[in-house]
Amino acid sequence: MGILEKINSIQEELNRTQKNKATEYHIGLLKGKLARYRAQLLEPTPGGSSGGGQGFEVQKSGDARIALIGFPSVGKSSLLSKITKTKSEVASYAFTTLTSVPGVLEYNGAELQILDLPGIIQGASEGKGRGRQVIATAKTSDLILMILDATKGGDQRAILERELEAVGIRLNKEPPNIYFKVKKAGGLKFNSTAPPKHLDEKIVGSILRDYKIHNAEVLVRDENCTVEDFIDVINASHRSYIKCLYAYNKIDSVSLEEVDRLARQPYTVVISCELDLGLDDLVERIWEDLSLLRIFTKRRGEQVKFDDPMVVRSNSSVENVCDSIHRSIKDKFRYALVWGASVKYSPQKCGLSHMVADEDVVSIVTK
Ligand SMILES: Nc1nc2c(ncn2[C@@H]2O[C@H](COP(=O)(O)OP(=O)(O)OP(=O)(O)O)[C@@H](O)[C@H]2O)c(=O)[nH]1
Ligand SMILES: [K+]
Ligand SMILES: [Mg+2]
Repeated sequence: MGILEKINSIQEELNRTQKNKATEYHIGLLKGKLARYRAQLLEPTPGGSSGGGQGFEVQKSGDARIALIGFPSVGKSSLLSKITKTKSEVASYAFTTLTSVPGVLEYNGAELQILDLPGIIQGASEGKGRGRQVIATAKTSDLILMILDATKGGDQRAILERELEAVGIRLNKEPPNIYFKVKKAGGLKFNSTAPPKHLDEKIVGSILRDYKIHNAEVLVRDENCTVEDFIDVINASHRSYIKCLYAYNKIDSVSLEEVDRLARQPYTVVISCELDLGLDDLVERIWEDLSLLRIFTKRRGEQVKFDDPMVVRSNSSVENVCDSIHRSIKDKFRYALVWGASVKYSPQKCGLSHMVADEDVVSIVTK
C-alpha cells in the first residue's frame, strides 16, 4: 500500500469510529499514525522530486512575508494589484494565476512582501492541482491572508483550514506547552504539572511505541493539552505555527446583513477589491498581526532619522537590533542607550538582553 492509500484508510477508519470514552484511546493511536504518514509524505524522496514541492519558491525579501491563500477566483490577484504596485493577471476563470507573484507593500517604513499564489482546491494537501507547492510556500510566510468569497457561503473556511492542517500548519495557535525529549535509555518518564484532562501515560506510551520511540521524557505543562497537541510535539519539525487573517472579498455583491455576519467571525475583515472597500483596514490589520517593531537607531552626535525606522520582529532584544545593523557590531558592544516605551528612564543604559519596544530609539555604544 502506498502512503496515500494508508492515509486514506486511516482517515476512513477515523470517520467510521464513533467518538466516546471507549474509543478515545484507539482514536488517539490512529491520529498518531496519520500524522506519521503525513510527515513521510512531506519528506523529500531521495533523488526524486521533493514531496513538499519547492516549485515556484520566490526569494524572501523585505521585513515579512504574507501569503495569499484561497480557492480559485476569490480575488487574490485583484487584491495584490490593489495594495501593491505589482500587477497580477485578473480574470473571471479559475486558475488564472499559475505561479507565485510577489509584490511589495510599503507600510509604516516597513517593506512587506505579499505573495499572490494559485488558487487551491479541496485535496490540495495530497497534491491536487498545484496545492502542495502553494501550501509549502504558505508554510514559509509570517502571516497567511486567507481570501474568501463573500458570495459563496458554505464551509470554504473550514475546508482550507483542513488542507493547511494536513501539512502541519497550525493557524492562530501557540505551540503546545509540553516538554518532550527523546532519550537513549530509561524508558518513558511521564510527568505533568497538573493532571492532564485529555492525556495519560498509557496513550502517550502507545503513540510513542508506534513511532519506535521507547525512551523519552514527557512533561505536560498545561492540563488542557490534547492527544493532537502531543502528536504535534512529536512531529515538531513538521509543524509551523502561523498567524492567519481571514478576508471576505466581494462584499459589494452580498446583503448588508451578510456582511455584518461575516465581519463578526474571529480574525476576520471584510473587503471589496472592486469598490475599494475595507482595504485600508485590511492593511492596518496585517500590520498589527505581524507585530513588527520599528526601531530608530541613533549614531553618536547625529539626529535620529524618524522617517527611516529599522524593522525587527516582536520579542526582539538589543542583541537582535545589533544583528540587524551589522553582524560584527556585537563584538565591539559596550552598552546601548535606549529612549522609549521599553525603559523607565530615557535614555537608559541597557545590555544585549534588554527587550525593545515599538518606536524605541537605540544608540549602540561600542568599544
Ligand atoms: N464583485 C466583485 N468581483 C471581484 C472582486 N474582486 C475580484 N473580483 C472578480 O473576481 C474574479 C477573479 O478575480 P482574481 O483576482 O483573478 O481571482 P484569483 O483569486 O486571483 O483567481 P485565481 O488566480 O484564478 O485563483 C475576477 O472576475 C474579478 O474581477 C470584488 O471585490 N467584487
Ligand atoms: K481568476
Ligand atoms: Mg490569481
